[in-house]
Amino acid sequence: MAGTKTLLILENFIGGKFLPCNSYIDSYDPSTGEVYCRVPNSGKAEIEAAVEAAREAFPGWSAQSPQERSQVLTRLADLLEQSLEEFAQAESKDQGKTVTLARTMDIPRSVQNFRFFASSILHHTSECTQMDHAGCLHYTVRTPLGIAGLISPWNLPLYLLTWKIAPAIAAGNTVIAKPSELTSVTAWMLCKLLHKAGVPPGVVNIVFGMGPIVGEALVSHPEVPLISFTGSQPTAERITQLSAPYCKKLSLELGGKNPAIIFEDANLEECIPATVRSSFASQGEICLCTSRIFVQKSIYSEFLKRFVEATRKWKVGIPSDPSASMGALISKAHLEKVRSYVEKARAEGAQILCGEGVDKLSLPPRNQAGYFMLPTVITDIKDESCCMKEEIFGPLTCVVPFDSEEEVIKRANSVKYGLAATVWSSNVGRVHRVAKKLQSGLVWTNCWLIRELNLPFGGMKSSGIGREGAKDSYDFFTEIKTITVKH
Ligand SMILES: NC(=O)C1=CN([C@@H]2O[C@H](COP(=O)(O)OP(=O)(O)OC[C@H]3O[C@@H](n4cnc5c(N)ncnc54)[C@H](O)[C@@H]3O)[C@@H](O)[C@H]2O)C=CC1
Ligand SMILES: N/C(=C\C=C\C(=O)O)C(=O)O
Repeated sequence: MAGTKTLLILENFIGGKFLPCNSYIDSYDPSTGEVYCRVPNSGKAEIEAAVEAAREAFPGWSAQSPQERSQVLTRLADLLEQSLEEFAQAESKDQGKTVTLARTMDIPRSVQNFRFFASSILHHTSECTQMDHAGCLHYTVRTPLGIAGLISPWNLPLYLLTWKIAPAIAAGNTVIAKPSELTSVTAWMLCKLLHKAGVPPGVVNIVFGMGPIVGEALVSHPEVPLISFTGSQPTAERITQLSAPYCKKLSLELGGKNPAIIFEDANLEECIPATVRSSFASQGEICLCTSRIFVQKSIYSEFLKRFVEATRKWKVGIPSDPSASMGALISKAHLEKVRSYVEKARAEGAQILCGEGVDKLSLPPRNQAGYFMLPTVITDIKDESCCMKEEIFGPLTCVVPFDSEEEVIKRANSVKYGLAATVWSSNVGRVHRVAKKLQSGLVWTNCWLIRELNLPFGGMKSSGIGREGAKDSYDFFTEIKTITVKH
């Protein structure tokens, strides 16, 4: 507990009301290591209450026209946008990322999520075919499933939560959302906007708490027919097991071990800053971050020198510092996990070129107990090393040389993940050829993290099941039916 300091106390939001809980979890400010907030430690009873509220709200909400629901989502986007700065400050304090990033990426994208699905829900069409010889007309209709269970992680708290809530309610479902217990504040703040935006009570219910307790209660509830989850693979496995007896519809958005492939004809002026950003943005805690950089041998030394120089300029600072490029990691446990990978690499004989254990971190005294780490570049490391195979989810990236196109594709594809790859080359033919052969749900060429929300987002192999985006989210959050009319 934080002594005499006033703690922020969150409440569950069920049936349009804020409700206290019997038990609470401490939540830490990653930049100081101090408890600053208490999050409801909900369980089965809270899920039962949320299911009841969501069940009651469903007939009315699903009967509204897409136009009516679209207007509500647009109002919510406007209200969130009006409070952008307040949300950005809160997200940064709760998550540890810089306020600059929260202000320019997390919250604007959360606004965009509501605005985007408010628009896209108006543009879906259904299929129709005729069978003249049989005198039949066949067509499809899509209907919402009922109560959607949404489970989101701590790395992009409001960004990923709204990426689920917006399409789910736009399609006419009611929802029960469970944000990460580590980053619940902006979800709680969002609840305060719902009534004003015209979201009827029970349409959006937010229940806070621990994954293995309240998360499992949500996943196991027989009246929740679909679960959209973003997080780790072990949790996805557990959710799959719990859902199996009910044949629930699942969307699983998991991790990555994303390669950047840099050919000798790449424009290094653009590639180097973009690859520093793709490795270390948001402390490397984005599932799309680069963690394996393959550089063609002829430019390897030059790339490495310039990449390390650019990384050293990437300032780690307190989240409110406008000159900081990186803030604090999410938790002490996560910081220790990421650091342990640097130690493993060192023990294997790899070279740590900058960052952890090499350079000195300078922070104001109050923040010394925060979960900070310098961006770290590792080289002379084997493809078989755990640093080159496992998702680390922190500011640590490995740089290795390659000879040929064929070789690098094989090496890039040699991990269990397949989420996001980046290819840098000025040869258009090569860019298309390599992109097609990479086992990756997303490939960015000569850029990183430019998102087109209309198109499918998601991973191959252990990076997940399902895709999200305009049509894909609509398909996921609705059930299709074929109707045949004999005339
Ligand atoms: N999209 C991604 O790729 C993400 C990957 N991760 C990876 O996962 C690692 C661990 O992070 P965690 O926060 O522990 O991820 P996690 O998978 O445990 O947590 C994600 C969400 O699932 C919930 N959850 C946990 N256990 C659950 C269960 N048994 N049933 C239902 N819900 C459950 C959590 O409370 C949270 O809301 C990270 O270091 C990173 O490697 C984490 C966040 C996002
Ligand atoms: N799922 C994640 C990122 C998604 C980004 C996007 O939709 O633009 C993640 O980091 O977990």
